[in-house]
Amino acid sequence: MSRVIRIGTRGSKLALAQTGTIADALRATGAEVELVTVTTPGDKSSAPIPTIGVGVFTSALREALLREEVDVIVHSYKDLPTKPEPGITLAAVPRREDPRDALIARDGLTLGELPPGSTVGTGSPRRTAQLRALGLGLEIVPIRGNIDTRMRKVSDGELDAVVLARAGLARIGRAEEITETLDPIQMLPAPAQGALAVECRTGDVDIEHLLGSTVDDEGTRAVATAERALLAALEAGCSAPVGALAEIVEDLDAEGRVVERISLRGTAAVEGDGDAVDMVRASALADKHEAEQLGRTLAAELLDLGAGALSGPAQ
Ligand SMILES: NCc1[nH]cc(CCC(=O)O)c1CC(=O)O
Repeated sequence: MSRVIRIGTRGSKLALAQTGTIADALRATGAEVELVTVTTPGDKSSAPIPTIGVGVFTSALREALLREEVDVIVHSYKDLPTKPEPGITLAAVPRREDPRDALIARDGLTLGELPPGSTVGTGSPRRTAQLRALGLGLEIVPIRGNIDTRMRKVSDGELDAVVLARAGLARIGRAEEITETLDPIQMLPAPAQGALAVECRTGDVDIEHLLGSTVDDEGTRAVATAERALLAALEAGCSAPVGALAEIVEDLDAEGRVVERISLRGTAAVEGDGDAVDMVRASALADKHEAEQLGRTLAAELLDLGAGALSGPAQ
């Protein structure tokens, strides 16, 4: 392609690392690529994410794309609202990083080794609810800020631990400071955590085909679709207390042939519980091509088990 491809990115270390992987993949095809930094309201505000709303990190990038200031935008997939945006196409979902959450605790401690009363920092209602549901007597402290700011609260002795996505730490080169990678049995990640969403303008077919043929990963798209269908069916936004993890697993069909299926686990806070101490959990398996339906089915099962349908503005 002869035109220069302008990729819009937020200016954070994490965003630049994420965008950098896409820029490198495009440059490897011989394309000429330019990075354009876009500041979002989410970068300027220090208010808790649930109060400033879903989309704080993504809307400004989408506006720059629609205004044709950039041609490609890269998001953390888990930060994208579930509602599709007119005029914007999800052109690629690159191969996902490790989707699990990670604990960074003082003195190399694991979750089970933190004594009751220990302080754990997180701004995520999903992580808060799951940590509380473990019944370890941990004191959850709401925090915000970029990954470095959060990690500093542990090294400064202000908090005993923080919980962050493994993928983000890996992308900025700090994964070796993780003291425990949390098992999804204890802590289900946010839907699509560890995955990126690469968008372009609808109808910009050159860019769409280029992204589709260079950075798209079919398996990641399928698992992220299942997880986000579950989220959408619960009417929840990116920081609501909903966790989901889908994985491609090998199974045998009726004739004994090996087939790939999607296994999906989900969790949601029980309705009416203001502090979200109680979480319901469920799992299901479906054909690889029924990702969307699988997410909806599992959401219905969670609702039957008492999960609160999260209405109103997504948070
Ligand atoms: N909401 C913040 C956010 N959005 C994306 C990531 C990095 C992990 C990812 O790409 O899923 C993070 C940080 C975190 O949750 O620790």
